[in-house]
Amino acid sequence: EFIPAPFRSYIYKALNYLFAPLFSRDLTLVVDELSGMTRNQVYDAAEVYLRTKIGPHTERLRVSKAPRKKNIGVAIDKDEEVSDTFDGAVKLKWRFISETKKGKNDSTSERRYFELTFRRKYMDKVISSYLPYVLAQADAIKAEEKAVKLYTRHLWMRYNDDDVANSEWGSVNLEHPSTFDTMAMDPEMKKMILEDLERFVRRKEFYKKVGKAWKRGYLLYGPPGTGKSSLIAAMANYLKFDVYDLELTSIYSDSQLKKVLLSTTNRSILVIEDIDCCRVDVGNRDSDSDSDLDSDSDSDRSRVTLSGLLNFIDGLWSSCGDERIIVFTTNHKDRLDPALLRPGRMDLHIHLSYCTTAGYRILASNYLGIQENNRHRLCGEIEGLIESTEVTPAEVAEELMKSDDADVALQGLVNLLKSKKAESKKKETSLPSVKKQQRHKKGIKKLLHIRLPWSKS
Ligand SMILES: Nc1ncnc2c1ncn2[C@@H]1O[C@H](COP(=O)(O)OP(=O)(O)OP(=O)(O)O)[C@@H](O)[C@H]1O
Ligand SMILES: [Mg+2]
Repeated sequence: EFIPAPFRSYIYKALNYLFAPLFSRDLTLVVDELSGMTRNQVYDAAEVYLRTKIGPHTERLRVSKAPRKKNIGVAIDKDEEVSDTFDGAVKLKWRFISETKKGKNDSTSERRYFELTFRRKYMDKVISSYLPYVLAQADAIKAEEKAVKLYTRHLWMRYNDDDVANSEWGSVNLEHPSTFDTMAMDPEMKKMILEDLERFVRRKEFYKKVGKAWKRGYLLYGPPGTGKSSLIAAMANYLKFDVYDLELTSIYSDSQLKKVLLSTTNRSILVIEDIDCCRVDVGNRDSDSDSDLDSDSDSDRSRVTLSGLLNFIDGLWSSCGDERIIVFTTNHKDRLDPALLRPGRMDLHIHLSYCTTAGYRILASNYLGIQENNRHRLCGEIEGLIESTEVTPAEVAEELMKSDDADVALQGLVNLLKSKKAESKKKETSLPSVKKQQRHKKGIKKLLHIRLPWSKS
């Protein structure tokens, strides 16, 4: 206020002159992959955007193609440059840089960033028009590509099918074919879930207005093989949200958990499978000793972890998360900490259960093309049996897959249902055998029919 305006601008110019390197009329912006602990959206956008800008002068490219993606992915390699022009006059150069640092005990950390260089005088234009343009372009490109990703994390190894390297999560494309159309479940429930999801994504302003974090929590429960993991994949495919599969057993401290959570992106689904037994060592989970899960000290520990985890996530997301969905799955709702079931904790409890007639019809249509107007002679019998037997959609699907010939497949299903019925008559009291249950116990990763390099045998 004390200095007249022309003077101010003079001083500014003088300072500028003194401090700007004499020869450089250029300015370089550094776009780091991470900003603090969260991902830098400008970086992510640049990565996507630059794929469309690779020109004749680029000498090294990274190429990749994921199994079900149509396109071959191309990205610039370390130290490569890409040029761009904006608004006719502004010439820009992007350079991708990746530096590896050796840390303590053999850990390596990598810093990845872009350098964006242009004439100094365009500074304002670049910041206020060009970068927003890059962000918007990237969004449009991503929407076009529509490959949903599955992120899994592991401490020491990283695996990327793709150009996007992420320091906390390894990613593969989520290639699970499950959609709401292929889900065998009660049509009413399906509709309800779809509407809930729709409402959720529509309600940005609402969440803002009431001052709540824009997130939604689902608890999926039911016996193994009833479609919990499939439903998650269906949700992801429907919303085009990425999936983060959080294995609590691989997390050893709060600060690490925080880091891991902060490195997830918006518009994503955070999945914690089998929360009733997530404290059990992963390696042992497939053993048959399912019966004595709850030794006191252990269940205490898991309780603290889960409730604490929820509070933690709530806090975190209310400050830096948008369009987040969190999904817990369990086979045993009764074993959960009541604190988790309290109203307001999980927005929706979804019970996935044994196959019903409606479910069977969907499966028969998907697997054998059987519709209402070309019913098979065995359908009547099967529907009768299904209503009176506890058979999971997974078991039904397995039978239907055994042959292309509807006669053979459906006869197989009849046999299965009959033997199940006889079995359950024999031992009225017994639960479905543990062995059978365990067969499906691999969570969403198994659904992908892939083996991640770090997954235990
Ligand atoms: N409701 C369903 N609709 C269609 N297919 C299903 C359904 N439930 C199960 N399946 C089939 O069975 C397979 C296993 O199901 P899924 O892994 O989704 O079960 P889950 O409930 O997650 O089991 P778990 O509790 O063992 O994790 C799926 O790949 C799918 O082919
Ligand atoms: Mg599952």
